[in-house]
Amino acid sequence: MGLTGDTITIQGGRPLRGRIELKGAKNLVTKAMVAAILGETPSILRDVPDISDVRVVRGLLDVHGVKVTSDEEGVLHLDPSNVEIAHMADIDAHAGSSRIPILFCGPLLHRLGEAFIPDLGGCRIGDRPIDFHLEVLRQFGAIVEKLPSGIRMSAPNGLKGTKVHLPYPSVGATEQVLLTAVRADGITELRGAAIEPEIMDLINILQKMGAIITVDTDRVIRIEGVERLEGYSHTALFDRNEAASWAAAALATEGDIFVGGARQPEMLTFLNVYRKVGGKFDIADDGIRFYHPGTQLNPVIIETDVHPGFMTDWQQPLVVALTKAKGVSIVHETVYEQRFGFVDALVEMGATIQVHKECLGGQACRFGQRNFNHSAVISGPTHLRGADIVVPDLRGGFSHLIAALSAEGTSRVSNVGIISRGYEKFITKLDQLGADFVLEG
Ligand SMILES: CC(=O)N[C@H]1[C@@H](OP(=O)(O)OP(=O)(O)OC[C@H]2O[C@@H](n3ccc(=O)[nH]c3=O)[C@H](O)[C@@H]2O)O[C@H](CO)[C@@H](O)[C@@H]1O
Ligand SMILES: C=C(OP(=O)(O)O)C(=O)O
Repeated sequence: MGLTGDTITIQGGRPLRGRIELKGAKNLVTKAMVAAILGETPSILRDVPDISDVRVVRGLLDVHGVKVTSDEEGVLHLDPSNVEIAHMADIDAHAGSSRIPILFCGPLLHRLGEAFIPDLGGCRIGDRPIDFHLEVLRQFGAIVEKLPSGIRMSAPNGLKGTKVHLPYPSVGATEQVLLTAVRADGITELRGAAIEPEIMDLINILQKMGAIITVDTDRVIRIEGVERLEGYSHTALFDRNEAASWAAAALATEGDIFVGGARQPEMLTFLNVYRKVGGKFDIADDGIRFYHPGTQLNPVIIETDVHPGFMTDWQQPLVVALTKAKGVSIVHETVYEQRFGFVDALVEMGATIQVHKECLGGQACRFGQRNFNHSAVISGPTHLRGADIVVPDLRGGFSHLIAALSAEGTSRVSNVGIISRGYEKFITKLDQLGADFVLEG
């Protein structure tokens, strides 16, 4: 969306009611766009959301010689025929807020023999190192040079299949392996892989392109490198993180939202927790209806985890609903070490939330005893009051929006532009759902 103003004034207290439609997942679409570099022929991607992360990747592809066109809403044509002759000037200007540039490495090394990656963006919810990515690329045979302005890579002897064991099932590092191994010489065996639905959909795309990828049990993925890949034609998996966000919004505002395009299989874990909180849902062929039960919500204990666990990106919006539940809820964040910055604003609005350095849960966690506020205790029910809030990150921003929508009185929420990284036309959707707000600027 084109947000002219970056601030929205919200009059809270109106339940969100109505229907919205999802498009493809931010966490798949951007990677699918990168995969198009690997094809010898053009690709077509459908259900592409109009979000800023997609625009950033489009800009990067343009710099690398991939011609991206769209003659129909939500459909991208990606033509990589000119990648070999592309230059890399101005790449920094296009890096924007996204973390995707690091995933260009494998495809560019295959096509050009070198790659330059600017500093990465993405939400500041932890340190977010890229050590697994660099180590994996070195294992394939890349030479990695760190420069003040970014990272330069080359592969003078090509890339060769390898055995990789990730220390943690990182989504990005798993995608790095996939996007590199499909055209590497020989077989790659990846252990400790992430298996999020968006990764499975990326595998679907790569298979359409001609790749040979086997997904085994116990987080093992085997890839047989091939010499040539073609373009793909694909409809992206729906955005389950956006679906979970609107589901949380329905609970927090005592509303009723039909999320068109949401599907049960990718949301099983979320739906179980939603039901435990007391949220109601009806699963239909074309989406899921999420609604408040009309009675008191229940507290829950959640530990975020890699798939098939409770996704970290669902946590922030759900915490707002938990401020309305009767009793004590606990959220142990085990994926990112600093994902509770957003609760300060909720506390200012009247929520009772304490964050702790201890692991409040049985899940093995990398952050215990390391001075990170990564567990939250939410006591409710509390009534939120309107406040002036500055949005810190994507999901934290959405949670601030729904806190303001559920609060008594007026809130002024600024820096909302960041929300358009991952939520297509969210202002239009808020309007469709009957929210009472004014956009400044
Ligand atoms: C664009 C995209 O798809 N973003 C998603 C992706 O982010 P992203 O791919 O960046 O997340 P990862 O799964 O890689 O990160 C998980 C954990 O591994 C750590 N790590 C990761 C890489 C590395 O080289 N070294 C390292 O230590 C991270 O700091 C983090 O603590 O998966 C996350 C976890 O499901 C989601 O929250 C993000 O929405
Ligand atoms: C953390 C997120 O995204 P990114 O990895 O793109 O910063 C998110 O989508 O919540």
